[in-house]
Amino acid sequence: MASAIEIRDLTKSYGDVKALDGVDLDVPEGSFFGLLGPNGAGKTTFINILVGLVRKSGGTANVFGYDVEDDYREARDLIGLAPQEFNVDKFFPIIEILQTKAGYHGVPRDEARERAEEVLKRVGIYDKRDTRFDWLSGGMKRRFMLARALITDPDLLILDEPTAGVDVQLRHELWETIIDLNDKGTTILLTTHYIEEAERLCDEVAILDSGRIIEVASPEELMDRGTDDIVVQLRDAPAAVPDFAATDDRVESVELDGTRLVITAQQGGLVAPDVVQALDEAGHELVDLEISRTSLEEVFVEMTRQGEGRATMEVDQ
Ligand SMILES: Nc1ncnc2c1ncn2[C@@H]1O[C@H](COP(=O)(O)OP(=O)(O)OP(=O)(O)O)[C@@H](O)[C@H]1O
Repeated sequence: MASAIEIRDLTKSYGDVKALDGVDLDVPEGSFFGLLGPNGAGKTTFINILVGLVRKSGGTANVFGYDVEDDYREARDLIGLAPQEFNVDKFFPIIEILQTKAGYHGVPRDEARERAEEVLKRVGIYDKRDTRFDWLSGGMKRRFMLARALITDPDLLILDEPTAGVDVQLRHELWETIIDLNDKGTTILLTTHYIEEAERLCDEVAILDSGRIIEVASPEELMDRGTDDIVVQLRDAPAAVPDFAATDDRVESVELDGTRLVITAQQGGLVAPDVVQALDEAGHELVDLEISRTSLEEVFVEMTRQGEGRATMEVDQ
């Protein structure tokens, strides 16, 4: 599949700080791609290079085949960016902000009005079209940032923490809008601190740490690398249970405490039926069984820890 974003040996230094230290990355066209990393990993620098706000120190960055510096105009016209900060002319009615932006990208005036109305409807704030930006609620401001990113009908939508600080309901509404865009073919690059967001939305995630990509995989693949706990409640406390670790490579440990048996294993969902069968054959009666899956957050923290323990990702409550 063709690449929406193709990055080779990308570097960016701010004095002695290497914000990006040789990044290689391909984001396939049409994908929903997550860029995860602890604070200071280089995510914003990466995005800012793509949209021409920061000049790279070395390497290449292409968007749909256009070099982000040499073919800046072409590349920029294909990207819609919803940044984390509200960098908006706050005194203007929001529909005017959208029309001006469309005009800046070469959209004729009448069509600009139509498009502005359409994107405001799409994000659910059409009735606020004549309101100044600074009079919108926090949630409406987030919706507006998405509308502004969509006004040029971009092929690549970059969302930098699109749901930061919004309530659960709005987060879910924004997700639906974004999923719908992706279904219709828009490539999405998302950075997020909400692990649930990455798990729910992304086909693939890249983990960036200290300016380097340390992994590219699907959320499921990453979660499979962690271990799950199979927690079994037995009717009677046995003297011993079958030696699961000896017979199954995926099992890492077995702990028996009275009637409670905890088996820690990779791919717990696949190991559990074998455990049930072995216990049954050994004559133990099961009262309850629960699998607590490793979370993407645990895998992420483990991967980015490297002695510093500074990875901070939030779990959606
Ligand atoms: N204009 C700048 N001048 C100097 N250093 C900078 C500048 N912008 C970013 N940095 C440094 O580059 C590194 C990467 O920063 P960046 O903002 O890209 O990280 P991030 O992954 O977006 O972090 P966060 O999740 O906190 O937003 C950090 O060490 C940061 O201090």
